[in-house]
Amino acid sequence: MAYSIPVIDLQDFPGNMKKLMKASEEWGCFRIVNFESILPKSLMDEMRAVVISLLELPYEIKQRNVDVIEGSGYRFPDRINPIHEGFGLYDAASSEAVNAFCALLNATPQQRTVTVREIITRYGRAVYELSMAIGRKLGEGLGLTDVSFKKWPSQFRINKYPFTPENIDSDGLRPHTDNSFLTILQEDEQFGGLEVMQRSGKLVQVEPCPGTLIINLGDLAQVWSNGRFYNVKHRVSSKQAGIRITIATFLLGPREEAVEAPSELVTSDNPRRYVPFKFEDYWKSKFYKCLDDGEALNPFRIESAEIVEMVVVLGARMVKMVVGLFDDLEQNIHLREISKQQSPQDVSPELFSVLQDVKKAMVSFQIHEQRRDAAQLIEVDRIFQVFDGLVQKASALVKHPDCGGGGEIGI
Ligand SMILES: O=C(O)CCC(=O)C(=O)O
Ligand SMILES: [Fe+2]
Repeated sequence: MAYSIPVIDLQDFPGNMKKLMKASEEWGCFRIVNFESILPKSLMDEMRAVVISLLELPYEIKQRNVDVIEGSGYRFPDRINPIHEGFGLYDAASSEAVNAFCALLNATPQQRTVTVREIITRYGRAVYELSMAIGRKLGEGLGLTDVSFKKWPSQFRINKYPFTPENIDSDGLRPHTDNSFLTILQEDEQFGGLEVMQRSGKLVQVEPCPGTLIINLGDLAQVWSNGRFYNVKHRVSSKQAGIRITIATFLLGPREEAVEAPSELVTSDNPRRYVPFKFEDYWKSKFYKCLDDGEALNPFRIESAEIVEMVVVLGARMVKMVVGLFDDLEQNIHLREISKQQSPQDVSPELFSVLQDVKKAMVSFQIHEQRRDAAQLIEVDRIFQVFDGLVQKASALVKHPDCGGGGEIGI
């Protein structure tokens, strides 16, 4: 078997614990073996057959697999990921969600549909149990005893990549980190194409290894471990003509509770790196702004949150000061015009409102510039300059390039 990434034997613990920690910190991904007591190979094969049959459904039926959360449903190849098609099933361990998914795709004869439902249900539960077991081991490796991810839902993404001689070396999925805590990937047994980037920056090709599974650690693992676990950047690239099919199961963040590192992992040597956040806020930020490479975490970095807060506080103070200096304002029309401006989609409303206030203060300042004492003006000008620098820094942290509105596919 060709192993290019670390291999973890799930039956050999604590023997494999050191290896698991090293793989999680340096690679953010590893292959697991000896998990059949939870997810038998026969069930993996059955699920693969089901997935192939779903992908053969007509387009009109497939598109009934609508989003339950943003980006969770059917995806047809698009401008961003032109050689990728996918189904999604949010909350894959729940039989209600599986039933709803199957009912929408109810295009096959009754007998077959029942079998499909049963196999997806069994696979969803087994793979969820596996993610709980791996999550527990990751917690133990960090010295935590009673870790549970039970309230963290999971999601399937069924990926199909039609690789042809014409698209060799093109991206099936562009480089990204996963939105998950961890992802369990059942590879195509024949066609490779997955490439992972080690923390050191080295790019490694992952060859198929039938009967094993790949685990990728996502953005939430980086946050939850307070920076210890690496959210692996990866992509799928076309290497050889053929239909490549993979099944990814993502362990997502909790619905209600905040995502945050347990207090035991926050020390004076390693202070908290991210403010606690709702998974939903992170998910929307990632999906709507097409942030692939862990950048969706930027607004939640403690450092970013502090800068944005500083800008807001300083901006408010500055406005007060300048308006106080020039209280005989005669340019209300200008100010009203500024108030009417709409926040662009890619700028946070909070930051935009501060920018509007500062703009108003600038207008007041400019109009009265002639009338005031020069020394006072120089001081105000200096403050504006400092503030401008801060705003630029904060904008770079919370504002993101437009990606054409499509959103990322591969979670
Ligand atoms: O298909 C693969 O090998 C990887 C899939 C993936 O990265 C994803 O769905 O996020
Ligand atoms: Fe991925």
